[in-house]
Amino acid sequence: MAALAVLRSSAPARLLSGSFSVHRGGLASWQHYQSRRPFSNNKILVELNESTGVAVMKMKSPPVNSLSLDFLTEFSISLEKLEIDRGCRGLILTSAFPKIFSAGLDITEMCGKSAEHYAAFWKAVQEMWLKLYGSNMVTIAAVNGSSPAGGCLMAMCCDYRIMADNPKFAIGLNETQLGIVAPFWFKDTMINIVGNRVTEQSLQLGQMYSAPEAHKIGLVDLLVPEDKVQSTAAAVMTQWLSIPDHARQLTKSMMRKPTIDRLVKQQEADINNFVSFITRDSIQKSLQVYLDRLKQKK
Ligand SMILES: CCCCCCCCCCC/C=C/C(=O)SCCNC(=O)CCNC(=O)[C@H](O)C(C)(C)COP(=O)(O)OP(=O)(O)OC[C@H]1O[C@@H](n2cnc3c(N)ncnc32)[C@H](O)[C@@H]1OP(=O)(O)O
Repeated sequence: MAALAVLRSSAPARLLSGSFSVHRGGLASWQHYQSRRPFSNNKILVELNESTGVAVMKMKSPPVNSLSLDFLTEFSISLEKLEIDRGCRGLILTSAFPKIFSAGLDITEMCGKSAEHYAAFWKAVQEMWLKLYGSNMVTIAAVNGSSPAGGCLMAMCCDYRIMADNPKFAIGLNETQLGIVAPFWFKDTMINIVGNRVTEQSLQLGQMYSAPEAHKIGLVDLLVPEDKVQSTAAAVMTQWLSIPDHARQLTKSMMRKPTIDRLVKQQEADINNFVSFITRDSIQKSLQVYLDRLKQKK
């Protein structure tokens, strides 16, 4: 959080526009942030409304917005651009696809790859979490579909979660169902929202909650009809933006800094831990079985 606060206060918006090709139009128009990265297929669509200072970030990586290394890299770059843009005060995170917010970490990134690949992948997951959980912007997740594991983590990083009121949509940290373990910072993020007891049970069982259940335990803040998710997110954003930025940001930092610092202090160790865990034969087997089942379910 502190790092982001420094970025925000030291980088003028003019520099951002020059460096990253941000094109500004009239007051009522939407801005499109174009990524210059050669490997980017534009898995993330960002639209910043200059008049409201609110950006909508739509995840658009078919078929299910799984969080691949490329996706995570593009996500973090897009987020950083918004973070240092003084014209942007709020972010609505949502999916371009109906029914799926995000399928979580891309399982194929954790299967049959080299230790170097796993380390780079895990670093990208950490960076996504550090940037989103530590954002100075008001962040609202407009959860318009299912959101297991890493997808749930993304939503939990936001300040407020609005979910489509459809019992078929599910959200939760289901890692144990894959035979893997949610790391301590996933766990801490959940504890900060629903408390220790609910988190312990959820994590042990790898529990996925339907939208109404998630609302009941406080994992999501508001349920609205599917076609009202975006408009409600915009309305809630207006309320949050009525609070002076400096006071809200300091309060957010006060609440989240201890959780963030815990990972920052042991980022390398956490990567090593992940690599040695994921390269175990038994874990590779579990993930492969899970992936095969996913592919066979049709
Ligand atoms: C001692 C402690 C040490 C700790 C060290 C750390 C340990 C590791 C921690 C790792 C943390 C992991 C976090 C994760 O996020 S793991 C991913 C969990 N995600 C899931 O379980 C979701 C699985 N997917 C689904 O449930 C459904 O696909 C979904 C509900 C999202 C959508 O259903 P739908 O019916 O619409 O679509 P399909 O199931 O047909 O899927 C379409 C294709 O997409 C593929 N797919 C789906 N999800 C993933 C994924 N997460 N990764 C990769 N690919 C995915 C699916 O196989 C289909 O592919 P095909 O079209 O080729 O068949």
